[in-house]
Amino acid sequence: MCAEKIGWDSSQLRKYDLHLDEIPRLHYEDPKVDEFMQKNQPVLITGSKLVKPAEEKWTLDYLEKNLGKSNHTVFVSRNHKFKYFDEKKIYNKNNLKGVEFTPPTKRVDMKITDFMKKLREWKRGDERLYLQQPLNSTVGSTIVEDYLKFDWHFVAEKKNKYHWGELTSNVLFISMEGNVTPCHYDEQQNLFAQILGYKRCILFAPDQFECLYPHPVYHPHDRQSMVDFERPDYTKYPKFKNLKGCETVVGPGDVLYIPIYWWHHVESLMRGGPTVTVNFWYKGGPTNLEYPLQDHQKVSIMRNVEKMLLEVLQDPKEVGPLLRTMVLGRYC
Ligand SMILES: C[C@@H](CC(=O)O)C(=O)C(=O)O
Ligand SMILES: [Zn+2]
Repeated sequence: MCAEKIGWDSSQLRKYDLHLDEIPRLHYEDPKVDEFMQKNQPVLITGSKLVKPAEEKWTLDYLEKNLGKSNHTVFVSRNHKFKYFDEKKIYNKNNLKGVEFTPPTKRVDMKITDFMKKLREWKRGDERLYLQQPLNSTVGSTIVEDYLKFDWHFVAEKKNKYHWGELTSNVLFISMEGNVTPCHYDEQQNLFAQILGYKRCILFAPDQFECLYPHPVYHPHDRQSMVDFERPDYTKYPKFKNLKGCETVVGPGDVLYIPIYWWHHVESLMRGGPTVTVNFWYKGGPTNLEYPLQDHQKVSIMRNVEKMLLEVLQDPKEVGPLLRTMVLGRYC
């Protein structure tokens, strides 16, 4: 389709050396949507009313006027990347000496008016901002009214059909154009509802784990890939060149199902203006161990092995040598 029809063009996408298929785009009434979700596979769902009230009203001015006077969580970055980090793991005294780590972004509390002012006055070279605020009691009553009018029947039907756990949060994301959330996985099911602007979402199945080299579990960047997609180090991360994934660009009204443990890299299109998203994070459901195990279950097992070894060895530098002794020449 031509650019004006789809609202963006390929010059707005960052360039990576990746082989990517297209994520299927299906109308929410199409029964094939459930075939993908049943198999924990991503699918882009179009035409749903999931966040219709927000799609119709949540312009930046409306959000500034109605998001409320409380402080909101905003990440600040010196560049366009917003690589998540877990503060709790930086100063984890329980079983590890404090991990030497300089956060790549700052987490600050900011009023929505200050955030929007900085967005309006931003110029090249300034720090970038990314508001990431759970929709909770801090937001104004008008936003709550809109939120209550989301199509909760749609999400309840999915939650029950696929035996997801409880809804843990709905996070509101207000991003500057060009911001990137680097490749990571979450241990939650995610319905990613796009409200304003366009975001490119690149996804990789859990079985791509060995091509994406996640940080160790104890690291503040746990669950995040160590590979810099813009300048991949093929010497350190040789399997990155075998990586296989899929992608789509979500626009207003689109809902992307990001299955639990699926890797995702998300970027707000360059020169596309600010973007607004609300996600729906659900705990994973009960895991019935059927054999052969699914790839995401093996990721969960590897995480537990790492945690156990760290617990008992105490020193992260001892985990690698022990695993090598146990595996090399015996299991491979
Ligand atoms: C933050 C978000 C990605 C983005 O929208 O930048 C994400 O990773 C998720 O919803 O799980
Ligand atoms: Zn995520």
